[in-house]
Parts: sequence; C-alpha cells; structure tokens
Amino acid sequence: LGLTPMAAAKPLSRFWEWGKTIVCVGRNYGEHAREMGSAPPRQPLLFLKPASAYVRQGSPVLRPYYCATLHHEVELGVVVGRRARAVAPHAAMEHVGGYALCVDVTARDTQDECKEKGLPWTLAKAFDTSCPVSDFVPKERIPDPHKLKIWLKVNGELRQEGDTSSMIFSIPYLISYISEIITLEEGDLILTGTPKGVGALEVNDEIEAGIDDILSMRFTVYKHQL
Ligand SMILES: CC(=O)CC(=O)C(=O)O
Ligand SMILES: [Mg+2]
Repeated sequence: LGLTPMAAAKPLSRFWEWGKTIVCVGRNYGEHAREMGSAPPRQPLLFLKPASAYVRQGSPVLRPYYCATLHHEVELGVVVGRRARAVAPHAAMEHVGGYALCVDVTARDTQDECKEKGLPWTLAKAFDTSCPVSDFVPKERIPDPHKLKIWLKVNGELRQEGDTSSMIFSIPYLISYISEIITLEEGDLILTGTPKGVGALEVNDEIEAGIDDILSMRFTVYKHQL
C-alpha cells in the first residue's frame, strides 16, 4: 500500500551505535592544565572525535602506528537526550539524557608535535578506538553529576582519581556554550575533560576505570595492525 516501514527506534542506552558527534572539552580541570604546562582556559577548549572512535568493553584499544606515547584521560561523558541549540545554562540540564564513563585516549607525542606546528589535534585525538565508553547511566541515577569520583587504574595501579566538582566549567555552562556553536543532537556525547594523573599506556596494558561504585569497565591496549 506504499507504506514505508517505520525506522526502528534507537534506544539512548546504546548511544555509541547512533554514529553521532563526540564533542570533547580540554583542560577543564586546573590540575590537569597545570600538569600539561598550560594555563587554565578562559573559555572551554573544544575538539571533536568521530563516531568511529567508540570502543566498547570486549574490544581492544588500538595504539595508532604513528604513535609512540599513548596516554589515558578518564572523563565523565554527558549523553545528550534532547536537541540543544543555543540553550541558556539554566535550561541546559533538560537536554541531558544520561551519563557514561569515557577515556579520551590521546596520542600524546603526536599532540605535542601538532601543538608545536600549530596543526589541529585530529591525528592525536580522533583515531579509531580513541573513545572507550562504558554502559549508559540514565540521568535519574545521578542526581548531581558534579559530585562524582572518576578513577582509572593501569595494571591494577591507581593512576587517576578526580572529583567532578573540580571542573572549571560546569555541565550546564558547557552545554550552553557548545550549543551556541554546534547544535547538539540526541545521542551526541560530550566528554567533560580529565583530572590530573594522565600517563602512558603500553601494549598489553589493562585499563580499568570507573565512576564511584556506580560502574566500571576494562580494556586492553594492542598495537594497530594495518
Ligand atoms: C591536553 C589535552 O589533551 C586536553 C584534554 O583532552 C583534557 O581532557 O583536558
Ligand atoms: Mg581529554
């Protein structure tokens, strides 16, 4: 009868399958900005990762062939639940669907070279498997996302432990700021920056990361084979 079948509804709980934008905020913790030799930013520093950066527990994190120094950056992820275009900070939390734990895996030597040459950070930040991501946590389970401990261990050794209360720019501010520049769509993910303690990952290292006792996830590092 000429009826087109309805597109299958995509659950937000599987946002990493939607193929949407990952907006990352850099230097959002003063302690991390200082350890990188940078001043805390006056406005959020933004960069992007493509959806092909997503990797889920059970699949490896791959070190790119051009990278000798791969770093971990554990971060709270905010999953957009409703389209946001130039929203005011006071209304921004209405656009949050939930949260996830993420690692902003970074080719640090490549990033240093890009900074030196004034080049964009794409090769350092946007390669395949550069965004390990946990299960989705609905927003109802986290009444205050600015009161969370996020942590990361490598081979059982605690490397990063930070409190989201130390963010320079709050989640409502970030959503408001980003949405004036990039329209945020349902299923998009915002990485909110990493606390101090970033460090090197070697091939075969086991990464374990978590949010308080709410969730944890594990990944192994492998060399990328072309
Ligand atoms: C220097 C960085 O890589 C900034 C960044 O990603 C962060 O989380 O801070
Ligand atoms: Mg980061």
